[in-house]
Amino acid sequence: MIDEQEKSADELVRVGVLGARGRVGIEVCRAVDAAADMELVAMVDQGDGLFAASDAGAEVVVDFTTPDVVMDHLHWCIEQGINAVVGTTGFTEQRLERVRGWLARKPDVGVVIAPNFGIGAVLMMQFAARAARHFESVEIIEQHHPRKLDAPSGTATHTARLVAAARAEAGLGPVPDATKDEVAGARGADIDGVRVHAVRATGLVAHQEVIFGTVGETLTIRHDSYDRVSFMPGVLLAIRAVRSRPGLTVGLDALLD
Ligand SMILES: NC(=O)C1=CN([C@@H]2O[C@H](COP(=O)(O)OP(=O)(O)OC[C@H]3O[C@@H](n4cnc5c(N)ncnc54)[C@H](OP(=O)(O)O)[C@@H]3O)[C@@H](O)[C@H]2O)C=CC1
Ligand SMILES: O=C(O)C1=N[C@H](C(=O)O)C[C@H](O)C1
Repeated sequence: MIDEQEKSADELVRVGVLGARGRVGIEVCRAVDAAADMELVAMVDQGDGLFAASDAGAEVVVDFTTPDVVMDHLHWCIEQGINAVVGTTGFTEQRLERVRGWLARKPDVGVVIAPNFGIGAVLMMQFAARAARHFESVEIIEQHHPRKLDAPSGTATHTARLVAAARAEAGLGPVPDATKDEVAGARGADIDGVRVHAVRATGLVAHQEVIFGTVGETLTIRHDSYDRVSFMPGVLLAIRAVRSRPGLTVGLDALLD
């Protein structure tokens, strides 16, 4: 009996959380703590030092911090041979290339970076990519709480890139827009030719609409996260998967399939 208990303790995934006192980090700590197959071994926040995670024997580190520190964290994890699950935003194609370069020198390490861990949000992005080729017009409106540091959101940026790629593949030209006289910002940010509008208001958590238009009809695909617990099933899925996925995985799509 004692042997069995010790063996199952050995099998728990040892997880460290960076940004552990943040809005999402708190939920990650709760979710990991409640998961029967995981052990929360380190809660690291501003000023604590990353070695708290390696000293505690973390096999997977989850990062929900800020875009200005996340690259240093990832580099450190990869150098330490610790797998990483990253929700922090700010990942341009250049940043992803740098991560691939670091991972090339550590072929056993896995990193999952997802712009959104909400299962509904992942489906919203997939549905938008699928719809894109059928509509000449598309715009994205994302809505978030006012303490968010970045705009537009990582989810909206990723959606715009997916939609733009699908349009290009289908041979669609630029989105029609006759605007000649514009107050700066009125038409939103241009991400690969797709206009993205960012709303910030108290009471919101994380919401997005993708509006498609063609002659005589529109299609609106909307997703709402009303609570940060919505991200936890995706985070736990990535923690479970990352140790057996060496290299870089971007987005949850491959894990859901
Ligand atoms: N992919 C997804 O599904 C989701 C992604 N996000 C993204 O996750 C990130 C965090 O969001 P959120 O939790 O709302 O933000 P918060 O500001 O609430 O949390 C970030 C936390 O990280 C801490 N932190 C800052 N620097 C460091 C450091 N060097 N080491 C350890 N901890 C540090 C902050 O401390 P302090 O406040 O003292 O600076 C804070 O506690 C954002 O980029 C957000 O866009 C959010 C929701 C879902
Ligand atoms: O900061 C947030 O809150 C969120 N950030 C991510 C993003 O920028 O897309 C994911 C979700 O929208 C919540």
